[in-house]
Amino acid sequence: MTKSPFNRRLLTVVLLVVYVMATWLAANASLSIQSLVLVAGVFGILAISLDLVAGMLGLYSLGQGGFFGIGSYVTAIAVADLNVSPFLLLPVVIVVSGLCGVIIGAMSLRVSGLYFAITTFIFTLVLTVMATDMQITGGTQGLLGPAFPDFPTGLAWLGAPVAWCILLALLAAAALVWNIRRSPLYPVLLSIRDAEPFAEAAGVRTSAIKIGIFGLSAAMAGTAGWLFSFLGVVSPGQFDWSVSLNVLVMVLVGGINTTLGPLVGAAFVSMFPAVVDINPWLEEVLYGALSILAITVFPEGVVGLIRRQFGKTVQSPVISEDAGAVAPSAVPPTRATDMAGGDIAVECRGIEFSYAVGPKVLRDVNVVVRRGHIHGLIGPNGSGKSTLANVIAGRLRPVAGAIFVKGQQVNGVSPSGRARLGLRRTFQAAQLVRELTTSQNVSVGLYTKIPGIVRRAAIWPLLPSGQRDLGWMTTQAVAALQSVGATNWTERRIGDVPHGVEQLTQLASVCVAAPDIIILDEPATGLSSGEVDHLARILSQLKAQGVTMIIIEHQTRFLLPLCDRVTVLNAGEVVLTATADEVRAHPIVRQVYLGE
Ligand SMILES: Nc1ncnc2c1ncn2[C@@H]1O[C@H](COP(=O)(O)OP(=O)(O)OP(=O)(O)O)[C@@H](O)[C@H]1O
Repeated sequence: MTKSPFNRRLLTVVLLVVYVMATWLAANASLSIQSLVLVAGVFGILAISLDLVAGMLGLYSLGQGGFFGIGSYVTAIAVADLNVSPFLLLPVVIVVSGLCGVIIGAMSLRVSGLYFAITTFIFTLVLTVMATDMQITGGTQGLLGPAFPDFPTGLAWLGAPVAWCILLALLAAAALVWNIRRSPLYPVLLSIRDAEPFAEAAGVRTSAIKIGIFGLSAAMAGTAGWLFSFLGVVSPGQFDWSVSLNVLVMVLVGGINTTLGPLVGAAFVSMFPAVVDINPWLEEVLYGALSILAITVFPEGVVGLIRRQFGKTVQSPVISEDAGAVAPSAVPPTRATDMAGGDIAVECRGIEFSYAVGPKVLRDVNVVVRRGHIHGLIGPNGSGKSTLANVIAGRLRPVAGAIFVKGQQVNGVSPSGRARLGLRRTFQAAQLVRELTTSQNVSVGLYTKIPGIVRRAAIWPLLPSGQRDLGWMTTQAVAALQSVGATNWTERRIGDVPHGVEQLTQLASVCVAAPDIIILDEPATGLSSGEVDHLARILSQLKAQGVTMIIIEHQTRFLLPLCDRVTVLNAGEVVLTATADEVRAHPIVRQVYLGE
């Protein structure tokens, strides 16, 4: 495993001591230093809120400035006009900004990448224009923010209460993301970011999680706005698009997808103008040059760079050439319970499918897969095998026909819903998270087995049940990897393992959930002959445990001996469904597919 060189406990204690001292100093410092530290603190929360979605989900939001503005204005207006206590207002601000995040997220998450960034950018732009034009927001001049309530007289020695409040909120925000990183939700979020089909196939409701996390990020940005309103004037210039962009620079400079990186970036960006006291034009040029340099030369940011410098290099385990050619000890216990739907595990009735562009890819496809069988799917390139697998797994919707899984019509059921029914799959091109270890990837397959992963993530390390569940998941993931023969690779990152181990990791991530039905799309592609034999043994063991399998494969010498039934597809049509011997003997198959 890539172990941190730091003693984590010691680091936590040191950071806490530094934190309390810094807070006390800030709360008792001169007004200019105080305002510098507090603005950096508020922007630290904002940067953490962006890193939550950009670092863990790959959603580069330019809407953080907008949510920040909502928090600031709601507080400034409500305290001034309605004379509401700021503390009573805080939950309102969290709910309002969080709801705005959920709405914007639900709308803009239909698109991704650049389009997502532009949609959220437009949201911030519209809010800035509205705040500039409306009377209630004070136009371009803005509004004077409320004063922060004083400490009781006995606690006056602590200094400025707003300083304690801001730095406490910063600590809470950092603790929240730290906890998420130590929960089983973290690999799930990274799998949504890097391999969404893999996450869906593991039963993760990816859209709901993305919208929920975006709402949480917006609520954090709104809270930063609430705090910011106590620091002086609230005006449109303080949350326009350039603020969103600056927050992104903070995250990138400090280190994306790290807990401390956004804080380091926020301190750098907020304090730079005060520390580098030169001609403003030169200062802008220097700031821009330093930011570009940092992002291009050290794309992992300051914290990532420090980690790389002090990180321990992991030695490759010494293994034989045939990475997977280790006899499987025991394939993880599969469910193989009585299935609804009687003897039939999967049925395709009259399936028709065509992509948005092009002719029909599947034509009146009828396939019946019996319970406990290995059902092969063969055919020449482009005959529609992967398309049919995607239709059965729910990634593609047929234009006509019906799919039944364990007797239940599943046409309207999402891929994650089908996974929850006990149907799991692997992909032709492995869909895994390269920066996670093999066992972390496999643990994503256990998502549906542990209740409340999302709900408990923010406080996971504090919960005794959290530690217990995490321990169980790790044990199961390692056992699943061992059972497929990838024992030597349990702590290696996917980016560092050979292709054969990737295939075994995919298989382990499926087996670990003890499914009833598995679809394997070209599992033997790229494997050495030893690994192919090893794979055949694993699949035979799974069959012995009652698991139904649909296997797409070009290597008929590997596939046919395993199969109970084989369907031959050609140009989107079923040519024949028969036993392996009948398929081998069929004249068309012999001529076209077996090359005889
Ligand atoms: N996303 C897509 N958009 C449009 N056409 C597609 C898309 N994916 C596949 N096709 C087309 O659909 C047909 C069936 O493709 P599919 O990948 O299902 O075949 P296959 O039998 O799995 O092929 P292979 O053995 O090479 O993987 C092909 O003509 C292919 O070009």
